[in-house]
Amino acid sequence: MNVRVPAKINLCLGVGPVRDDGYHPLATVYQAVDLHDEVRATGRDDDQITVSVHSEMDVRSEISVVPDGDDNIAVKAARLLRERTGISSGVDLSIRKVIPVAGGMAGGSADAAAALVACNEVWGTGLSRPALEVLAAQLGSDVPFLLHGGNAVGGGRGETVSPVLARGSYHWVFAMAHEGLSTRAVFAEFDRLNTGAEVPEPVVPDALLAALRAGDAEALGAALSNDLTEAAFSLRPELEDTLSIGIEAGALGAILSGSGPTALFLASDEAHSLDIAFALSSAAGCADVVQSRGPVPGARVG
Ligand SMILES: C[C@@](CO)(OP(=O)(O)O)[C@H](O)COP(=O)(O)OP(=O)(O)OC[C@H]1O[C@@H](n2ccc(N)nc2=O)[C@H](O)[C@@H]1O
Ligand SMILES: Nc1ncnc2c1ncn2[C@@H]1O[C@H](COP(=O)(O)OP(=O)(O)O)[C@@H](O)[C@H]1O
Repeated sequence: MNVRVPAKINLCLGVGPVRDDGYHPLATVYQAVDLHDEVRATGRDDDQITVSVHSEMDVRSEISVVPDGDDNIAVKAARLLRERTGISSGVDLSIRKVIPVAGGMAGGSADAAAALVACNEVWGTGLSRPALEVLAAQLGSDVPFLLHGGNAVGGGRGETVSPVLARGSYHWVFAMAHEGLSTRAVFAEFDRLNTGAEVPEPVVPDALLAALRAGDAEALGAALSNDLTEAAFSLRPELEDTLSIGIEAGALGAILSGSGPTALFLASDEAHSLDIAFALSSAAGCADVVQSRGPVPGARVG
């Protein structure tokens, strides 16, 4: 059973004051993009759950290592499904990793969403999508969106997902960094930088929703926003140069994806996206440049 699952970007990421449970309230618009991991699940005769990871990515630091044991979030997803359905079957999971690790594109969350869908099929546990979404929220803030796909507003700590009226297909360029960034560390830096300040409750900007409703790429580019930018720049100053290079190359908008360090650039069409990709390819902080489209569906068998 093979499941393809997309990466996500945040078209806006509003971050509120830290909650008592350590999480931050978010007001975000997710978009699933055409950059996919694949998770293959093969049933076993015993109750073992194993995982193997296949990737051609450069691993430069601990944060970019994908665990190949119980710490892998796909394994956690399989265990959670088994626990909640009371079955005792095992499975071999094989992950083909394309989404950058610790890149702010929810690669781990994507694998967790895919593992839920794949194991639900292989084990015949028959959980509905809404039931899988409940499990997804326990695995991570952005796992429910990876089941959903398309465009969606994210609330709560990111786990509540509601559809958004949207038109159009967008051309994106992603600049991948040499080393990943820890989501937890970026939120901690956000808190440090806001010590003593009154952080307002986050909202999704009306201009962004209007741009999506109209399918207006230029207006969308102007409305992109990310409250974690300053915190990510503070931990990785060179990211500011990467964004500037894309803006100078004429991008309609440029922001970091989630907690970074992947940078996103919106282009008006294929040729424009090639120009931006070319300009970024020689940037010192840029390990890889990828052209992509969004929105695309969430985790699907196939
Ligand atoms: C920031 C976002 C934006 O979409 O994306 P990434 O940059 O990770 O891709 C997500 O909210 C990340 O979601 P996810 O990666 O599932 O995070 P989780 O496992 O739930 O949380 C990891 C850690 O991030 C911090 N965290 C996460 C979400 C949130 N709303 N507030 C937080 O403070 C907490 O310190 C938490 O321990
Ligand atoms: N299947 C997985 N794929 C990627 N990372 C994983 C996976 N399982 C666990 N991890 C751990 O989760 C961390 C965050 O990964 P990821 O979801 O790629 O980043 P982000 O939260 O920035 O989108 C990584 O540092 C890695 O150690």
